[in-house]
Amino acid sequence: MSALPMTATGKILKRELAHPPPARLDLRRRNMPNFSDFNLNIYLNGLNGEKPRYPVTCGDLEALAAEKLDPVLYDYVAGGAGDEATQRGNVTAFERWGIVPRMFSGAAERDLSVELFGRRYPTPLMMAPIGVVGIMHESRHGDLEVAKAAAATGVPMVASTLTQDPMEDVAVALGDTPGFYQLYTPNDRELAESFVRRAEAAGYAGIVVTLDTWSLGWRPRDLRHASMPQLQGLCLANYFSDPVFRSRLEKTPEKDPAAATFAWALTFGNPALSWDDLAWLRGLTGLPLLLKGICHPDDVRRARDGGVDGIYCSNHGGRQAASAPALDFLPAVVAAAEGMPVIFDSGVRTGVDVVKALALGATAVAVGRPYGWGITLGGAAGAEHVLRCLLAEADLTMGLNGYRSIADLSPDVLVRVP
Ligand SMILES: Cc1cc2nc3c(=O)[nH]c(=O)nc-3n(C[C@H](O)[C@H](O)[C@H](O)COP(=O)(O)O)c2cc1C
Ligand SMILES: O=C(O)C(=O)c1ccccc1
Repeated sequence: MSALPMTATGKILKRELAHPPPARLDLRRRNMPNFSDFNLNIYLNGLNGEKPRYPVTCGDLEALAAEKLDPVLYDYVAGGAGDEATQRGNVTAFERWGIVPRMFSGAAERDLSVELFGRRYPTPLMMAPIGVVGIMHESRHGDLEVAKAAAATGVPMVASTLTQDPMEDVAVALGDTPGFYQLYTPNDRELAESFVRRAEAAGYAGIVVTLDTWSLGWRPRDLRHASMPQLQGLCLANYFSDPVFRSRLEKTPEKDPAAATFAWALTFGNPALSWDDLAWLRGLTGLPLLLKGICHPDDVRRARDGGVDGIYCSNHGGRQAASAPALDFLPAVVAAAEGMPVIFDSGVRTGVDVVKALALGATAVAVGRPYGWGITLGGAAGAEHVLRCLLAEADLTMGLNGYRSIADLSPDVLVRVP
């Protein structure tokens, strides 16, 4: 690109440009792995007086979403367990690692694709299950918006058990991008079996069983508001549409939604679940089975011995039990997994965080709240923007530091920052 004239203050004035602004670049001309033109496009569009449609940092996204959301729902999403030290620690844990730059690496082309359960994905990102994302968009079909963002980017969605639209409709909106179905194991085994059968029939690529949420954590913000969205009958479409769930009710959910919601509250969690139940869960499906909420290497080994296909290392974004930052558990989890895929989430806010989690051994990295803010601000387009920002920053971080592919990353490319 030719040099642009600068003013004394460093600002480029449009009338001084040597050439008219070039036509808008097409971000997709090399398909999704072409992330790094994203910032260049923002600068080029700026020449035409255009600003990015949505904020480019998670902090700004959250602040803007907070203005748009009902304050009680905002608190539900933003908040966490106890004094929220765990969720703050999840984010700051990334600052205790630094990436070691390498020069003259010929990193012009980067490959951020990953392989997971026999499929290649264009990026190492995933969208973590968010049980209320359905109501975070004004349409009240936020789950379908997430699925559309997945379809547009190739970034898989992990669809929660707690969606506003039934899992079958979410699966259709995913298009060609594989989705994963997240199971909250109810205390009614036949209902759990029905959910898994439906997920298989709908074409999901794997089942993620979340183990850390058989009851809600101690969440002061929600307690202050005395509010839990699901008790208002929200995000229960998978239950209300399920033949087994419906067979347990005297009146249909359409006729008596309050009774159906109460039935949900009674069946939602199963505090008695133990490793003895893993054989049953494993036997439910031939799809890849992942356990979410695993942070201890012994639990990884038990999971592996029980025949699971992947580990999802997470502390639920600090919303459930108080714990150490999830990132601190990742190296030992990866070591114990002995090559089994490990998905990581909790506290990922930047593309740099994505690279650090990959260097610590994650196979793929999931993001939670940030894409939810994107859904609030712009539906599928908003979530797509968030994903593209994360990917552009991850790609640039790898390239500028001299790492060409995820295979180049390892704990050796990181240093501990005191
Ligand atoms: C509002 C909200 C709802 C969530 N609902 C679910 C859920 O239904 N199932 C689940 O396994 N995890 C759920 N999670 C946890 C996320 O999947 C993920 O572990 C967490 O958000 C990651 O942390 P982050 O938000 O810091 O990225 C939820 C998280 C949030 C913020
Ligand atoms: O809010 C959550 O994080 C969540 O996963 C959940 C679990 C049970 C009921 C409602 C939400």
